[in-house]
Amino acid sequence: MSEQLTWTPIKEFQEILFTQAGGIAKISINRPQVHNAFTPLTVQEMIEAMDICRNRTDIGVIILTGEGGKAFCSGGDQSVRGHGGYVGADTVPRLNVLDLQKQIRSIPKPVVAMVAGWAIGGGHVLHVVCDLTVAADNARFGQTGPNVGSFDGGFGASYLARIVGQKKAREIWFLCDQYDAQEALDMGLVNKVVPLDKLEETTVAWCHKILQKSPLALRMLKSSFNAELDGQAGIQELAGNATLLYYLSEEAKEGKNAFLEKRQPDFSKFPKFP
Ligand SMILES: CC(C)(COP(=O)(O)OP(=O)(O)OC[C@H]1O[C@@H](n2cnc3c(N)ncnc32)[C@H](O)[C@@H]1OP(=O)(O)O)[C@@H](O)C(=O)NCCC(=O)NCCSC(=O)CCC(=O)c1ccccc1C(=O)O
Repeated sequence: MSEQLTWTPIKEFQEILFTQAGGIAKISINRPQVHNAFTPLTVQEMIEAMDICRNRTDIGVIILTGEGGKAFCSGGDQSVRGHGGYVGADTVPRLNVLDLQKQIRSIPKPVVAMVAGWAIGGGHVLHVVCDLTVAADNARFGQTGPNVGSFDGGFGASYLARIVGQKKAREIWFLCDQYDAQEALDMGLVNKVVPLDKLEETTVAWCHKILQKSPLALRMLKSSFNAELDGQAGIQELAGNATLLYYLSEEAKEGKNAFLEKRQPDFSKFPKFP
């Protein structure tokens, strides 16, 4: 059965497409003329779309991709790079892609990078921070920072090293070489490689599998994977999910109800599990 879907717009933006098919949302950078390089506006729009995905209870999984089939994303748009960051219409220089990276990491729903063509520079980091990456056979991966006067010492370095190992991560950054899809698969940088004409079909099939799973289990797992790496922020995320689960219990509701009913809570009926 073909998994090609009809995508319905969720909201109109200037530099991204934001669509939905059932429980899957798709955020697609729509600047193919520059291999989907991002400006502050592109990033701001992706942040808003991610936020909508977080708040919509009918959305269970998010695909991040780029339009055109030739690039996922080529990183920050060097033509708008100014003194201290990337400059948008308000003339303020920004590095707001770092906020987007944190958001992709902490949104309590799986984010799947669907990569055709270039995933380079800050665009490469975007796929790195996604939970899963499905790549087309024309995908090419790499960092360019030391060539163009930039670097990402956050997730772009440390999380990359967790994925491919310290030696390989240092090679990727120090040499700025490019790696094809098979090489990326071999180093564990992507989950699967498929022919370009099967990319969306395969990604959607993976998303449908994910949608059949328990959303709370997926949420707990994502924050558990993050907690091991993200220090206090990771623990906060995992603990927040524990609080969510606790709020769902009768035991927690007894505490709230007793307060509202101006009585002492009776926790005696709740078991002290071994
Ligand atoms: C991706 C390429 C290797 C593809 O090469 P090729 O197929 O030959 O295509 P081109 O002819 O080069 O490109 C076609 C067209 O697109 C334009 N373009 C491509 N990439 C960009 C870009 N990033 N910015 C602006 N324009 C771009 C290119 O100029 C062509 O236009 P024409 O008008 O047709 O000439 C190759 O294109 C390439 O190497 N691109 C640049 C990749 C790159 O260096 N990206 C930036 C890396 S730095 C970064 O992403 C910063 C990330 C970030 O924001 C950040 C993160 C953490 C901390 C700090 C920061 C920070 O903000 O600095």
